[in-house]
Parts: sequence; structure tokens; C-alpha cells
Amino acid sequence: MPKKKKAAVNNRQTPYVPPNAATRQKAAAKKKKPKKNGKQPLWYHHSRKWKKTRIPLILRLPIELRDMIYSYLFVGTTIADITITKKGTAQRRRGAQSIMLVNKKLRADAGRAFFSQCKFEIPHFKLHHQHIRENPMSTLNRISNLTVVWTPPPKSTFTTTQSDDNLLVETLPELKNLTIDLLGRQYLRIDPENSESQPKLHESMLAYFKKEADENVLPIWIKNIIAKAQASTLSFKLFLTVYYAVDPSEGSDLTTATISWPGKEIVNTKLVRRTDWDQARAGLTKKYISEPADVEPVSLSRSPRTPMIDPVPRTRNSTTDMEKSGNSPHSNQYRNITTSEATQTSRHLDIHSALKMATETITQTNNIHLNGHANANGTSSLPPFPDDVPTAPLLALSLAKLQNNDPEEINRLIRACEDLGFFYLDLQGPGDGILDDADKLFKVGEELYDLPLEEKQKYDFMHKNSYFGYKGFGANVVDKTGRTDRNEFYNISKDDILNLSDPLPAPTVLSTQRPLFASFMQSSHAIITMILTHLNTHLGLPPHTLQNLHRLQSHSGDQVRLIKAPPQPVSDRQITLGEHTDFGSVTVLFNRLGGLQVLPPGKDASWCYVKPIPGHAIINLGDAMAKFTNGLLRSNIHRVVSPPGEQADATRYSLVYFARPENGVLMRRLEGSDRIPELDGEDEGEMAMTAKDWIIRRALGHRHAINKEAAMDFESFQGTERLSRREGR
Ligand SMILES: O=C(O)CCC(=O)C(=O)O
Ligand SMILES: [Fe+2]
Repeated sequence: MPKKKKAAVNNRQTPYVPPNAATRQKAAAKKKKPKKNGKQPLWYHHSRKWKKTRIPLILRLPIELRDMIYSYLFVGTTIADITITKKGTAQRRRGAQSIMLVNKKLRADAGRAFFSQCKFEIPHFKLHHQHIRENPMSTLNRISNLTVVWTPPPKSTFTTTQSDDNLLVETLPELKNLTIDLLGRQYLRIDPENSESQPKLHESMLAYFKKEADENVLPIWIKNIIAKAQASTLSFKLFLTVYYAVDPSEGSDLTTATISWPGKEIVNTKLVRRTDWDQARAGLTKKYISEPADVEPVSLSRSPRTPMIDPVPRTRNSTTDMEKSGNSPHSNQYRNITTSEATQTSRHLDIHSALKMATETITQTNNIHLNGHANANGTSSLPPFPDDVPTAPLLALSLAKLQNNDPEEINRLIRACEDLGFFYLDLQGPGDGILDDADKLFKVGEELYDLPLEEKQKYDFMHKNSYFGYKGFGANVVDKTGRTDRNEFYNISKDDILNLSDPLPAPTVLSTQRPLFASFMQSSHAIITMILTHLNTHLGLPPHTLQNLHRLQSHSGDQVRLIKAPPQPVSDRQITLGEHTDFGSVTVLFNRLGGLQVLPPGKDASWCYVKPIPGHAIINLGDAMAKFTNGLLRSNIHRVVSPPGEQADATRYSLVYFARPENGVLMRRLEGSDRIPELDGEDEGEMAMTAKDWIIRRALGHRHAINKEAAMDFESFQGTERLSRREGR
């Protein structure tokens, strides 16, 4: 029964049933063979790739396009110029093509009210999308075939828009092939097979680069590197290699051009003929290897190969040369604050001031003063955590010891990550800075939630398919029965705060605190990198594997979350935040009041409270660590309920930093370790999703305003819960 087997392998939750042999034959006969030479349609290029990698094409689409598709699908609408075919039964509309979804509700909407609101303006795209077996969104799960056709651009434009590792280029109409390499790493590639003779190409491109380089052409991350580099005393060169296609009969030679920014020659641009790609790329790589000085710009934001924890410990007030400089006219032009400002405000962890704190389990820490914070800040008047409720036996680890590579402490860390996936981290001493930041951010949280609701709602970006910003009270479904949550939260993007992406609109109470957020994010990230470093060594992965999947300066879904849960009426105390595993890698959580509960593994386990301990963060692992290690490390299920005992009458604020894998990282078992269990046969065929898609799927899936079937689909938005229960997936 090959039919059944395939369905199980590729899509466990909503099995995909492939067309039977007869339908497949028919379809194959109909399918036009792409031409061998010359003008192959772009979709062929992509679908060939798909066949090889088995990664659904939807995940390969440029992120802007994907995001638009998701958001339109969410509101149950139709999109001009997109045709989706379900399992071989073509359903097209002439003229205004529409999305035809299996989902009845969406289909009913098609062609009605929403249609006129939808417009795609991205030109120059043509893709064929086949056999989507696993998609981030449940509606897409039911689609087996998608064709996207973009019309050519109406006018000559040459702009790039940045999107993770995918850059979209709306090209000059004559531009056919374009690749941009930055420091040997490929960042952009538009490579349709149908290149044509474009004699004027390089002149016009150069003209654009010269004219608009600073404003329009370069993606923001290149601009940021340039800005940082210009603010530094280091000399560097930035190489942009632009590959383009010409008609071989034209016989043009390699062209090299240099582009200058005011005051500094920083870009060396090469235009390379298509036929010389391999050669040129090989040369480029060689250059970087042989002249490491040229790659300084990357080390400005820490080299991708270096661990994030400072190899040389710094004191709280020390700054590097780079941080001291920074008054370049360019250093401040893209964002409210520069990275150097942010770095100056951050408290670097000082491993030499390590305190010799006891590292006992929670059952042995009852003598710690539990009612207040480690840092006296006037909020110690909170009611006490009761001593008659079941608490989870989390290990309490010491940051100081872990930083000092204390072998016993590292063993306890490993144990905590494998057994429960949750532990306390005593931050006192080396982490005093982050504790101060946390105290300040709790106050920021209070101010934020005091804003009028209409003001907060302006920052709900759900309809833009973004999980950053505000989520109102009751906006998420917490269980299969459709009950809704009882908290508000606000997600603040690390990429935004560290100027790696365009800033999102934010209320003044937040936008004035960017340096504080930056400091908190950098310190939290440093702690996480230290944890990842120990885990990497323990797992026997190649050096820096885990750290390099979580580089602070790379695009990721990392975020701070400020949460508020008001007291609930005695007669109606419900779940505040539904049970879940965290979507990313490592979470750093600050609690003042109880209410957080974990569900230990095992059949008969029941929910236990996690008692907040002053001076300690609660650390837990998320889905990515479970995926990377095929369940060896745990991403534990947890939830938030009304705080226990007297605490139930207080408003519960909490503060979280979520570290997630970089956007393009695949959520699947990592190679290169003997300790990570092999995937079983069934899992091997599983198609991996990128971290970005994983998080979007999980974060927005429960928002009932966009996913009308959030309760029904509850399970399809889950992460590694079953793995966490150690029940298999
Ligand atoms: O508020 C808390 O204590 C936990 C929050 C949490 O688990 C989350 O936001 O993922
Ligand atoms: Fe969580």
C-alpha cells in the first residue's frame, strides 16, 4: 500500500493522499517538458530543486511573497494572479484568478468582499509549486499544487529589498541574472535560465549603484555593516560581486568597478560574466581566505565563527575601540540607536567576579527570601508564594560556575536539559546587570499596559502576519475547546532593537527604551550562547555548531516578551496562557509571582508550579533543541495559570527573552554528533521547516482572529509536545 505509507511519512497530522497512478499518468502526459536550452521557465528551475531537496516550494518562495500568501490565506481571501489547484483538480478562474481552497469557508469568501482588497505588486515572478505536503498553515496543507505568475514590471526599477537570506530584486527589465556576494557568502541570486543579450546591462547597474547605493539599492543589513564599519577605526573592504548574464556571442570581458562611499572607498564591485561564475567565485573565496584582514567588517558584529561569549572577560564599564568611536556621520543614520550605543549600555558578564553560590535544587532553596527581588527595588511587597502547592524540582545552576567551566556544574546543566528542559539560573554576581535591566523592564511593562487599549491595539501586527507587537487579552485560543487566554503580551523583536531590520512602529514607552532592550537582549543572548556552548561540547557536535545557528547579529525571531495577566475572579479562574512548548531554542524567563506550571514527563505526571526565586532566571529549552537533538534534550510543556494562594489577587507581570534559531535554519536533527539519536525510518522522510516558518506557524496559528478554526486546528499548530511527553511524535 504505497499510498498509505507515503501519507504517513510526509504529513502526519493532515495526511496527504497523493493522486493515484492513473491520475498521475494523465497529469504527466499533460505536463509540458521545459525546453532544454534557452528559455526555461523559472518554475522549472525551482521545481527541479524541489525534487532534489523535497522541501516544499512554499518554503522557498521569497519571504515577502510567502508572508503575503499566508496573510491572505488567513483572512480567507483570494489573490490576483495566483492559482492553486487542489490534488490535480484544476480550479481556475479566467481573468481574475483566485485562490481556490479546499476549505469551504475560504472558498465561500473567494470572489466576494475580500477580492478587491488584494493586490500583489511584486513583479517578475513565475513559479510552479507542486505537491505541498507539509506547510506551515493548515489551509496550505490541503493544497497540492500552486502556480504563481507575476507579470513583468511596469517600469524600469532597480531596488533590492532585504529579507533574511532571500533578497528580492525588482530588476531593470533587462537584468536577467544577478548575484550579490558579501564577503564570499552569497546573499542574493536571481538566476532564471532564460538569459538574453543585455549589452547595456553593466552600465545601467553601475549607474544605479553609484546613484542610489546609500539609499535604495543596498539591503539594510549591508548598510548596517557599512555604518558600523564606518564608525569603527578598522579599515575594511566590502566586496559586492554582481554576476550577470550576457549573450556569449557578445563576448564581453570581465568588468571590475569600484564604488565609493563618501570619505571611504568601501565597496569593490565586480561584474562577472555568467560563463565565468565558477572561476570568479573560486577567486573570491580564495581572496578571503588568504587575506583575512579584508573580512574585518564581519568581525565588527562578531565573526560568525567566534562564540558570542567574550573570550576575554570584560568588566562592566569596559568598551572596545569600536564602541568608543562611533561619531561617524553614518553611524546613526539608519536607526534610533547604534549598536555601539547599545553595547555601551549593556552589562557584560564578568566571569572573574563569580560568586560562589550554592547550586541546590529548589527543594533545598526554601530558605532564600522569596518575597522580594534580589535587587531591592520596592516591589518586594508582593504576596508570598504558598508552601503547600506542588513545585517542580528544578535544578538551580550557577551562572558564575558555568562561566568558569566548572565540570560538576556543566554535568548538572546537561542533566537539567535532558531530564526536564527547565532549570533556575542564579544570576547574582556576573549577571547583576541583567537583573537590573529586568527590574527596569518590569516597570516598562507596567507603563506599557497602562496605555489605553486603543493605543496598544495600534501595535497589533497580526494582519501583517507578524507576531511582533501587541496581542490583546483573549486573542489566543488556549485549548481544543476554543477557550481563550487571559493575558496581554507584547513581543519586541531583537532584529528591530539591534537595527538589523526596519523598526516596527512602537509606543513611546517602548521606543524610548531601545538601549535598555538592547542591553537586556545582548546579556540574555550571551547567557544563552554560553549554555549552547556547553551543550555543543557535550553533544560532540563540530565546534560552534549550535552557537553559529544563533548569532546575535543574524536575522532571527529572537524577542523580548512583556506579559501582563490581571487577577482573575475567584469564581472563574482559568488558564492564563495555554499549555505549550516554546517555539525556539532557549528561553530566559523572569517571574515575580507564581502561576507558571510545568508538566514533567511520564504518564502519571501532573502539573507543578515553578516557584520564582529572586536573583534567578528560569531557563527552558524550546522546540528547536528538541528537534536538533531528536528529543535528547527536552522542550518541556508548560502553561500559566492563576498564581497560587494569596498571589492570585495580584497582577502578574512577566518578562521573557526567547532565543530562536536564525531564520533560515532547518528544524531538524543536526548532523555530526554520535550522541544525538538517529531518526527512525519514518522521521527520516520528514520535511524540515525553517525556524522562521516554524515560529510563524506556531505563533499565529492560535490567533483566532486570523485563523478562524484555531480551536479545531489546535493540534496542527503544536510543536514538540509529543516528543516532550516522551511518547514519540
Ligand atoms: O509568563 C510566564 O511565566 C511564562 C510565559 C511563557 O511561557 C511564554 O510566554 O512562552
Ligand atoms: Fe513558554
